Amino acid sequence: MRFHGKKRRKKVAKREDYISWDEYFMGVAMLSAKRSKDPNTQVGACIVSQDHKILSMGYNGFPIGCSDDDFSWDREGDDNKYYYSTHSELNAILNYRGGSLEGAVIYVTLFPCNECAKAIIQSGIKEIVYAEDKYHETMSVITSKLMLRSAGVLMRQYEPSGREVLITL
Ligand SMILES: O=c1[nH]c(=O)n([C@H]2C[C@H](O)[C@@H](COP(=O)(O)O)O2)cc1CO
Ligand SMILES: [Zn+2]
Repeated sequence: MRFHGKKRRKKVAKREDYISWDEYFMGVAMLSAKRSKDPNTQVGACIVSQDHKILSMGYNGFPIGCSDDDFSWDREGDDNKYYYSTHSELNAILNYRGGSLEGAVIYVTLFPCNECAKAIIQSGIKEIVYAEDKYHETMSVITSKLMLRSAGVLMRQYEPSGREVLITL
């Protein structure tokens, strides 16, 4: 091959074991989930543009100003976490301050509930890539899927590659 008229020497070959886009974005969602203080379920989300740029991230937690030390992570009773926690998907949508999410993709470690589905649809996100779907039998997820399908949002389950990435923090 020629380069500026001169014969070009052979290039160094690229690395072959780099992570895929899916692994990268689901990996970021999984890392975000590690910030969650929910003792039962930690969820992470990563919103990506159509040209593979990360736009926003989120995890499930209490709203700004509502301390994890004051509000309850209980699952039952009058004072339970379901009143207080903001879901990872909604946090990721609200954390985005750059304008429109039209046409974006959301990677999320757990299938979105019906409330998050509404926010996803209304924000213009067009595809969901999810890892777990452990609440698939609940009305929250059944109605979520009904709305997402009706709105034309693509849903695709992440296929775990089994690749392990060691990060020493
Ligand atoms: O889409 C979701 N996104 C999300 O962030 N969550 C959060 C809310 C709660 O903090 C936690 C679920 O708790 P639990 O599994 O104990 O019901 O996960 C829950 C869902 C439900 O699918
Ligand atoms: Zn939700």
